[in-house]
Amino acid sequence: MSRAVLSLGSNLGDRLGHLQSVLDGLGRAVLAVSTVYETEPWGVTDQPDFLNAVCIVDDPARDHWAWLRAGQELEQAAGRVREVRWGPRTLDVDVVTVDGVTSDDPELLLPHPGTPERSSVLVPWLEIEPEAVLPGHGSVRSLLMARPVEDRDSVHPRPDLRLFRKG
Ligand SMILES: Nc1ncnc2c1ncn2[C@@H]1O[C@H](COP(=O)(O)OP(=O)(O)OP(=O)(O)O)[C@@H](O)[C@H]1O
Ligand SMILES: Nc1nc2c(c(=O)[nH]1)N=C(CO)CN2
Repeated sequence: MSRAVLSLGSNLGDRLGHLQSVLDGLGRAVLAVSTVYETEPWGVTDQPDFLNAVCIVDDPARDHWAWLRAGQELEQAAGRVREVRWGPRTLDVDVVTVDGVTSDDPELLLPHPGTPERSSVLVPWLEIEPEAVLPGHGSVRSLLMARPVEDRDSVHPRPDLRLFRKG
């Protein structure tokens, strides 16, 4: 069994459609999906706002590498072009954590090292898994509480935008 937490982001083109393409692509493996959040960009701040969401997936046939590959294939299908680090993209799928797996391979760092500083991941993750723990870092709730208030406040729920699980 391989349960994973995936972070989804888009700030180019049909942003909601790109997030939905992940749920369509992963089908019955998706156990839960968060509300969609409109988030102010971090890293490179001079770019359009992102839509972000988090989903929890489980598939006995997939290991951590298979989750990475699945995410990359979905990014390709959304027409993603790799240009600027932290720059605009049609779709970004990050593997946040995979149960029982840590990795220091640069191709697949687990847990994803950016997570403790990213309210755009912590807020939606906490919503769907209130007792979540980021291995090596403590509870997601405490990580979020440690973020500056202006950072937490840059993550805005968009209940008018809905994602649907298939299957
Ligand atoms: N946990 C992970 N999830 C997704 N990609 C990862 C992970 N760990 C390492 N990578 C590697 O990161 C590389 C660059 O990914 P990407 O272009 O999405 O980075 P980014 O989104 O700009 O920055 P960040 O990784 O900080 O979110 C990929 O080639 C991938 O192999
Ligand atoms: N708010 C927000 N900002 C970002 C995001 C993202 O998903 N959300 N992804 C980036 C590239 O990894 C760079 N900046």
